[in-house]
Amino acid sequence: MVGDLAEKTSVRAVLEIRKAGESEIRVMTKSSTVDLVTKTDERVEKIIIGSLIKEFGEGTHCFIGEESVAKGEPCILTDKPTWIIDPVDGTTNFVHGFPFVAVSIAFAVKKQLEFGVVYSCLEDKMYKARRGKGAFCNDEPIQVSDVKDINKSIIISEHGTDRSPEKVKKIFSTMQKILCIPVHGLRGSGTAATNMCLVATGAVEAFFEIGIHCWDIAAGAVIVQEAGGILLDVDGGPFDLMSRRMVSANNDVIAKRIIKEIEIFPAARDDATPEKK
Ligand SMILES: Nc1ncnc2c1ncn2[C@@H]1O[C@H](CO)[C@@H](O)[C@H]1OP(=O)(O)O
Ligand SMILES: [Mg+2]
Repeated sequence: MVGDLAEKTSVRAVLEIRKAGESEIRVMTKSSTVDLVTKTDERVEKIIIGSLIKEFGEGTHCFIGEESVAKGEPCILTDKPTWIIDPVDGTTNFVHGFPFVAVSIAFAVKKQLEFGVVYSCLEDKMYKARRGKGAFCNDEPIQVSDVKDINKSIIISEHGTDRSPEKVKKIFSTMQKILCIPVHGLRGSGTAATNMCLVATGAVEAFFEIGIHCWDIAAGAVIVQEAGGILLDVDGGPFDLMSRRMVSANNDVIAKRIIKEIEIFPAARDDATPEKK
């Protein structure tokens, strides 16, 4: 029921994004000149949250949405049933017409992710997974790759929106080290949600990033795990959805090899108090 609703809601969101993509896109900025947001992000998030509230009634479920948090709503994951939403993941791609843009909707209860839908709008691929029930792309089961040899892998990472020279240096130093292991290639689609689905389908072996937010990866986290993959913190510890850092991989051999090369830099937790952000 929750899953059907998430799917139905993602379809509505995708139609809205496609329609908006055909007309002129008004771009605004958030934390910096490269952190973009559009009226579509805001409208689609309202549509998604509005249709979920209509279904479940006001006050029964919590919502963590990228644009609501940007406007000051809290970003705390509690035990209550909670929807974690990125209305347009890959906003920069959307603005530029780079063809990877996804809607990401996840559902958690007691802080455990139960369900995730990532709808890659322009490829027309709906990825979905429910805890314990497998992962699917357009209703076909998907599985991570079985590669264990890092030299035969493709790895995804992104450089994010923070352009402070020290951080950029660490990000590119990590990428350089991984490239020179050597791996078959480095990639990045510009959307974390889609990157995780590429791990889940076996197109790449791993995706890691520091700086992502819970709404970028919540749905993808269920999809990767249900496709047989694993999630870890960038220091090799357990994955923490609110920590803004993650390695998703097909298996722990690949994950641990990548982790050896990651130069960690600080990112304030999603659930940090405002003074700590
Ligand atoms: N500060 C940040 N640093 C790194 N990645 C970020 C980020 N904020 C958002 N992202 C997300 O990470 C991917 C690219 O790095 C995108 O999925 C982007 O989501 P967005 O398009 O919804 O903002
Ligand atoms: Mg996002």
